[in-house]
Amino acid sequence: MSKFAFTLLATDPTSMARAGLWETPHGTIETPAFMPVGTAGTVKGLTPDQLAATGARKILANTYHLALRPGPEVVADLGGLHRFFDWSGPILTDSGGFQIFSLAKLSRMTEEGVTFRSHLDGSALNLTPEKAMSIQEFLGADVIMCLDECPPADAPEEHILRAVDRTTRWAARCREAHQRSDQALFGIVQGGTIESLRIRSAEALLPFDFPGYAVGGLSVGEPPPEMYRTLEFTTPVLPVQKPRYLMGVGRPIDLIEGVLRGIDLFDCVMPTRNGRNGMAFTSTGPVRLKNARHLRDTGPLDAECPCQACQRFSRGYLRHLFMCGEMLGPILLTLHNLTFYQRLMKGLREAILEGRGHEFRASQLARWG
Ligand SMILES: Nc1nc2cc3nc(NCCc4ccc(C(=O)O)cc4)[nH]c3cc2c(=O)[nH]1
Ligand SMILES: [Zn+2]
Repeated sequence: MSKFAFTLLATDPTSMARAGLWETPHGTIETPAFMPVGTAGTVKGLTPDQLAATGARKILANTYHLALRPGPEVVADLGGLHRFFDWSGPILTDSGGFQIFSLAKLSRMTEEGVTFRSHLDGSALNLTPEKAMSIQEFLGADVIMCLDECPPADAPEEHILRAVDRTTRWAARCREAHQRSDQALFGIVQGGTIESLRIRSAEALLPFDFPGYAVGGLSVGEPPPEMYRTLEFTTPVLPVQKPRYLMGVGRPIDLIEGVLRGIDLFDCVMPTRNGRNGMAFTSTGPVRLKNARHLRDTGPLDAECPCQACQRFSRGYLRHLFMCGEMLGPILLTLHNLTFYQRLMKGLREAILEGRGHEFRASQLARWG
């Protein structure tokens, strides 16, 4: 019996949406699921108990950040990521390639790997597929990602084709180098928003029989309708009975549109980063708490939300915290936004189990205005 068995419970007759159960060595995940981002080993501002209270079960950490600081061997000596975070649920690590291009300086890519300078101290480093596997094995996440090449959204087709084929060659090297049988290694499909290249990438990765597949190369600046269109011709090429993970996505509407197009797993910094900046997602649409209209607002941030920010405090108080730069503001809004995202995924799962995926989409859009 595989350590990572994925069981489909229902497929929505009105869309490509699926509801499932995904077993991992650190517990079973109900899909579709949203993974909060804990880049450097913490979901910023929250204790593990607060994070669990949002409904999150699985979290994402970043190889790039942890490899630079404190280093993979240190995390291993401290007991591995689950002990380090004190998180008993599943953890996924991204392989680092994407973060190098978005954060590091002077990054250069060759067939061997990526050389770059640390954004912390400028030291020269290089990341190869083999090193990305070794680092992620030291870190000890349940799900790890191949090292891939994610081109910018506006890259010419020739560049995207080269990135697809290099991603495939690197996937082979990752598959070869990966040792730990208690970790699931996911392949990452590239191809921009070009149907022939997406199919080329997905079909080249199928023979590796990865336990799950990620759709990379999106949420890099392309218009949302282009992302949705790309999913429509990409997910059907991926195995029905394996989890599909859309990287770096997204806004609440993107989660709904992604689920309706066959995606099971998501991660995004949006709920946590926007929360820290005073922007809340609510049942009736986004709320910018620093707006003067909330000065004397005695009501809850979101009347339908069970989280501490909504149950215990007024909008006026939350706004006050942000106006004073008090650390409790970002903490409470991070709690709220992650609770909102988890409740949205729960509602989606229930709608799929009842065969009303499109109706759920219409009802949410009507309320968000
Ligand atoms: N290995 C790998 N990792 C990826 C991570 C990604 N993350 C994104 N998008 C994140 C976009 C993003 C960035 C910032 C904010 C915010 O500040 O709110 C929101 C979304 N696209 C991504 C694509 C890849 C990819 O192909 N390969
Ligand atoms: Zn709330």
